[in-house]
Amino acid sequence: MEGVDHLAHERNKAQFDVAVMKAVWAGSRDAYELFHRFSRLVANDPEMFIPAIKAQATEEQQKQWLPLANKMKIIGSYTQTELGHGSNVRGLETTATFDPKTDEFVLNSPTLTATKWWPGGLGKIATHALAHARLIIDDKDYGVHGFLVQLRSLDDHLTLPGITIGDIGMKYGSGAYNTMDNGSLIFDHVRIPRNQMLMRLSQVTREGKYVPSNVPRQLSYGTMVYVRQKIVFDASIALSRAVCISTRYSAVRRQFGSHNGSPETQVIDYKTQQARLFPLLASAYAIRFVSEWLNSFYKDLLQRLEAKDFSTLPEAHACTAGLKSITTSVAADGIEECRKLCGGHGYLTSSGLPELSAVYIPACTYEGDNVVMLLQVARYLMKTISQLKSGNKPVGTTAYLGRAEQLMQYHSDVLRAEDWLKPNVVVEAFEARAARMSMACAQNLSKFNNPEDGFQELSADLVEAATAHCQLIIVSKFIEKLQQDIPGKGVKEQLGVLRSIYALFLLHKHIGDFLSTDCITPKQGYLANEQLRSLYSQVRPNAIALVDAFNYTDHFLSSVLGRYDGNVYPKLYEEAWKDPLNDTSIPDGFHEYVQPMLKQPLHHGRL
Ligand SMILES: CCCCCCCCCCCCCCCCCCCC(=O)SCCNC(=O)CCNC(=O)[C@H](O)C(C)(C)COP(=O)(O)OP(=O)(O)OC[C@H]1O[C@@H](n2cnc3c(N)ncnc32)[C@H](O)[C@@H]1OP(=O)(O)O
Ligand SMILES: Cc1cc2nc3c(=O)[nH]c(=O)nc-3n(C[C@H](O)[C@H](O)[C@H](O)COP(=O)(O)OP(=O)(O)OC[C@H]3O[C@@H](n4cnc5c(N)ncnc54)[C@H](O)[C@@H]3O)c2cc1C
Repeated sequence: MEGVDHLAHERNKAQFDVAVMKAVWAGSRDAYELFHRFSRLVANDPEMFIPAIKAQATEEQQKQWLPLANKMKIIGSYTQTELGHGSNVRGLETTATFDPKTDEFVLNSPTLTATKWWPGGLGKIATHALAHARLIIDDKDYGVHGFLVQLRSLDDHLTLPGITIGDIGMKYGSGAYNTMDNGSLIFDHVRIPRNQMLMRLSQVTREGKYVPSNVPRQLSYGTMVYVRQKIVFDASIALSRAVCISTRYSAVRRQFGSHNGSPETQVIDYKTQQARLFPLLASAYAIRFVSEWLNSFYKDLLQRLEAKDFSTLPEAHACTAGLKSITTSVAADGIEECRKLCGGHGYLTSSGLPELSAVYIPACTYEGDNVVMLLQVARYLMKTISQLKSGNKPVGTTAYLGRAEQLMQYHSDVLRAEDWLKPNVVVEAFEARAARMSMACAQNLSKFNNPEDGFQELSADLVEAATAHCQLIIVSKFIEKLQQDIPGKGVKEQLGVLRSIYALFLLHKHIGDFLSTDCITPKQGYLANEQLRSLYSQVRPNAIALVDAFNYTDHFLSSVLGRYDGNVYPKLYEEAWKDPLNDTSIPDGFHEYVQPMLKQPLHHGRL
């Protein structure tokens, strides 16, 4: 019935202050503010074009271009990836050749694979590209740099001479990502003034002299680092949306279990449903808190860079790359799991889940393929370990590697299931697992004469070690979050339950790592799983309140299964009747194609 809260009985079970939990979830960033930025991003991508100008342009160039971009007088596309190269930025083929006679760069796409391919906004709407091209001076290749290139007339939006642009076509499913005009671009000797090379980091003089950057060349990758840390926040939103839908529906849906006319069982009360759903609920909170930490770490990096302090740049790269990889994989897989948790109705477009999945899953690829990103983390871990011998004391997220010797002797002292509720017990186990996996890789790498050959040969193990490292970061940041002063009845206790679920679910899922590195015994692994089951029972009465705390409107969720009032069945039916197919009783084509078959005379008793 309209106006009735079919989930009121669930909301009344909450054992914590939901208003405070809403504030904890919203944290320091207004999700809706970012949503509006994101929705503008899906239509365009000022989220990259503008930061890239800020990161790579001189003050003078910023004064010229930022006002135009901020006021949407020009629409920019971050144009880096090509048909032949995406992950390997240093392999990009587009060229920008300096012509000293005219003080210009000539942009050209020398091969088909040099075609720019995928950049958002490029296909139909962007008027300008921040094009990444190989700087060529006097036949010498100085590597990939950024160039501002006008693509279309600001009068009639037609493409300019030498510019061939198109949309790359439909993408995965009918998802909303098809509202994004990811495009292709071929340059045919397009001339731009020398001052349209972004010259904050390195310069080309009027005489054609290359002035190399006096800061780490990787700062030219800064925009990718910026977006990766935002993508971690986005992962918490995408996953929490799916978890909200599937949790509310799991409380509404009843199946089996009726005795003597009693109501059937709510599927949220099945232990298998809880074992699939509650770790995702915990993961949404875990990713949110690590995204808050990562954002503050990134802001600290920016301040340091202003002061030419590059000390945390390697760690910032490793953390943004690794956490982007882990959190987008968890979110993408989690959204699909949430669809399955909703049974058949989860496959309906009106559930909101197919669309959410179709739009979200490229996050595992864009801004850095997730495996390539974890390999970057692995490089950082191996380098950190190699420097231990020279007395280098790791700090920050790799500080535990400074205690590697001690961690190699670690054995969990868990005796009872409840011992796994102690944060220090959990962190020690995760540190030991991560340290032993990385140390084992380093040990194996040392057997190779050529470190690069070794890295390639061991890359699958290195990815697993990098994953263990990133999961340790997320567990640690969840624990640190709860060391903060969090007011409100029952709020910290509930977050503590979610923190333990997150950690023990990971331990259970990766039990092979913990056993093969001899960090814990099978019995201790068994006790962790026992504790996990008990934790699910503690979350159960709070599940609806915990997803209410995401504070998403029905409009934002756009899901008949995830409605706040739980009034699912009437709305499912109502939504179905909006389908144009139901405008008529007899479907188009029936009379032409189906009826003749039905009217066919029987021959010898057979059609
Ligand atoms: C309520 C609802 C709210 C809604 C919320 C919305 C939130 C906001 C929106 C968030 C969502 C955003 C949506 C985005 C939309 C799509 C956008 C997609 C755009 C793109 O995809 S742009 C193109 C991205 N492309 C890539 O990522 C390419 C990946 N490849 C690379 O980065 C590099 O090629 C790679 C792999 C790092 C290798 O680089 P290379 O130069 O070859 O370096 P080496 O591996 O040799 O390493 C050498 C050395 O450099 C260090 N290094 C490498 N990269 C960096 C870096 N970035 N920073 C610092 N240091 C770096 C590396 O560690 C090595 O160091 P050593 O010490 O070992 O020498
Ligand atoms: C929706 C969407 C939006 C995008 N928007 C933009 C944009 O706005 N601007 C832009 O410039 N680009 C954009 N891109 C491109 C995107 O950044 C690239 O697709 C991404 O960086 C992955 O690179 P790739 O396609 O070359 O993948 P590849 O690197 O070709 O990956 C293919 C396979 O090779 C593996 N692989 C690659 N290298 C290694 C290695 N060294 N070791 C082990 N395995 C390896 C990968 O793990 C993967 O399994 C977008 C892409 C998508 C899907």
